[in-house]
Amino acid sequence: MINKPAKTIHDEYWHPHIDKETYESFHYTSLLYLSDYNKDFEGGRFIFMDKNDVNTTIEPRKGRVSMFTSGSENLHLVEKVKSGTRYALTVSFTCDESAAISDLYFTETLN
Ligand SMILES: O=C(O)CCC(=O)C(=O)O
Ligand SMILES: [Fe+2]
Repeated sequence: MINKPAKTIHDEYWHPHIDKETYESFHYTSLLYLSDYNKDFEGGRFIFMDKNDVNTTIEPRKGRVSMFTSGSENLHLVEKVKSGTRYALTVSFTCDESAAISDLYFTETLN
């Protein structure tokens, strides 16, 4: 794993964004957290920017999974990490067959 400075606006995770605008094929975004907020790192909470100005905050914790639709209904940002190292694994799901990764098992078994 590498730690490099952000090159594009999309690498700058602390801006409010919509995943589907960044990655067109995304329909569902899931996140698996691999480190603990306030133990392994400071800052780095995930924040949904709710329309009524009441934000919803997720504190990353090892093994915690978050899943949400990737459209404008789920505008979000991640606070800048102030110290330590934060690990999160993004797993996306698509309903677009042309963007899907082929699954050899299903391809061979069902066809
Ligand atoms: O690491 C996270 O909690 C979310 C990152 C994110 O919003 C993204 O990669 O689009
Ligand atoms: Fe995102």
